[in-house]
Amino acid sequence: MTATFDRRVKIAPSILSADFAALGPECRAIEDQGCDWVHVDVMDGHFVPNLTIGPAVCAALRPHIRTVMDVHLMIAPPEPLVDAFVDAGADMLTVHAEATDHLDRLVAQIRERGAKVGVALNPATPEEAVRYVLDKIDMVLVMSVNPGFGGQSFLASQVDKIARLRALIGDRPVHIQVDGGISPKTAGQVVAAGADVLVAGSAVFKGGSVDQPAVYGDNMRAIRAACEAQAGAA
Ligand SMILES: O=C(CO)[C@H](O)[C@H](O)COP(=O)(O)O
Ligand SMILES: [Fe+2]
Repeated sequence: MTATFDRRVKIAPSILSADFAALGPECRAIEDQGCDWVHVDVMDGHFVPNLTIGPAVCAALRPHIRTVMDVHLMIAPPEPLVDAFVDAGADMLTVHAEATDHLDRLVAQIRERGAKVGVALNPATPEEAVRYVLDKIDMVLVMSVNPGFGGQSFLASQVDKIARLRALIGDRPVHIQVDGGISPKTAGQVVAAGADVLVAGSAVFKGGSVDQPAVYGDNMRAIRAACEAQAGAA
């Protein structure tokens, strides 16, 4: 992480759509092709109806990630596993507001361990849920699908939420990340509304592989071009 706040659009491919048998090479491939962060989806089969990876896999991936290891925890309760994910090398650790009764305490727990803190909001959770922790966090993650799976359709209802959240954040150095259904079709509108970190799984990995990594670069360039086109049209 850089010391200064970076407001440029950043692409964080979700390795949920990568080849799980080759996660290390996949992380190196997307970084070589120009991604900004690497997004790791942790699902517990309880908070969300899917089961993915844990701290041991994050620790194994750490040497393969030179940029930001961005860990999205979809687990309840998150508190008992915070230390394990920080020890595994998470630079940004994002917890769901819906997964805890004590968000302020959880934010402090993560910060005390030295990681950056993100708070995620499910599609039905209003932006007000983060109002009283905005001075203590580094990022708000707006879920633009119901969490649990890659490849779902973008929920357009979240665009207004992003704009309201940007107004609520004001001049604080807090990123807005959007996760779910981001593609060249949807990226421009979320950036125009105020998002600066775009998570994209299927839209980055589709058609490529570790043997054909240039496709990942093409897919990311298409997302960036859509954002620039929207900015130029505004
Ligand atoms: O957190 C997630 C799902 O809960 C994933 O990050 C997200 O779904 C990315 O996948 P896609 O871009 O294919 O929608
Ligand atoms: Fe995610």
